[in-house]
Amino acid sequence: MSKEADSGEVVQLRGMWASPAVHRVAWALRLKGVEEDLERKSPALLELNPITKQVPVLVHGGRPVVESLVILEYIDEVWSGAAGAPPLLPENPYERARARFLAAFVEDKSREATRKVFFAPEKERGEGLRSLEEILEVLEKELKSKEGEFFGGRSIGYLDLAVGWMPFWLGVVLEGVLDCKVMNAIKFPTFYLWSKFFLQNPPEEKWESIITLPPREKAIEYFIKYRQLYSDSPK
Ligand SMILES: N[C@@H](CCC(=O)N[C@@H](CS)C(=O)NCC(=O)O)C(=O)O
Repeated sequence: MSKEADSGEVVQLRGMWASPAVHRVAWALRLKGVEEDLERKSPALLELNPITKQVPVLVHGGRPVVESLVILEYIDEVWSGAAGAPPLLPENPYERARARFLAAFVEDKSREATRKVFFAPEKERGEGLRSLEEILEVLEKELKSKEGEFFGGRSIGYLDLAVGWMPFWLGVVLEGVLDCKVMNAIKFPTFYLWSKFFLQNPPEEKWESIITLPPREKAIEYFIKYRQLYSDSPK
């Protein structure tokens, strides 16, 4: 454990249960064996994150860290030797740059495309769906070039955590809410296999307590309401 973890500085994760960006951070903390106090209601969110006003916010020793991908890097640096966990980012600078680039690329492009599909009438979903397929194509190729079953090689790394929301949340918002399928085992076999490993990781004990997910039906209900609420002014 790092000094910070030993010194007992409180780690709090401000978030909400349905948010993929919040789960991404919770997964990273658990991989590092860091105990967090998941604070669901966040009355002080504006004070903690006055710039984007979004969750997740990681509060470590009273200081807020924002933006989930930035938080992953912070966790990796602060708890570098924690719980015997391997580093999240690759050690090789080139590989590190590539993981950062792909995480940022997928994050930007997939958020926009998912939103487009989610709020569009059925006949106008084509463009967004094509963008999502292009992203899955990029990830499929990247995984094929790897030695192990993960983007991080033999263990889960930064890029796995960055794109780890896709199997569950695309399933919920596109299949569950819209009845529209994107994750395709025939078109993207390597990515499909990766998603099974990521969510279930069979050889690893207690995996379900690390890569936790909200209940699927509850999430579908939440996003149906979300869609009704924001369909006039998508967030
Ligand atoms: N880029 C941000 C996105 C976070 C984000 O979209 N948070 C959503 C929940 S998933 C949120 O706080 N929404 C409330 C709002 O935008 O007011 C990150 O990765 O941390």
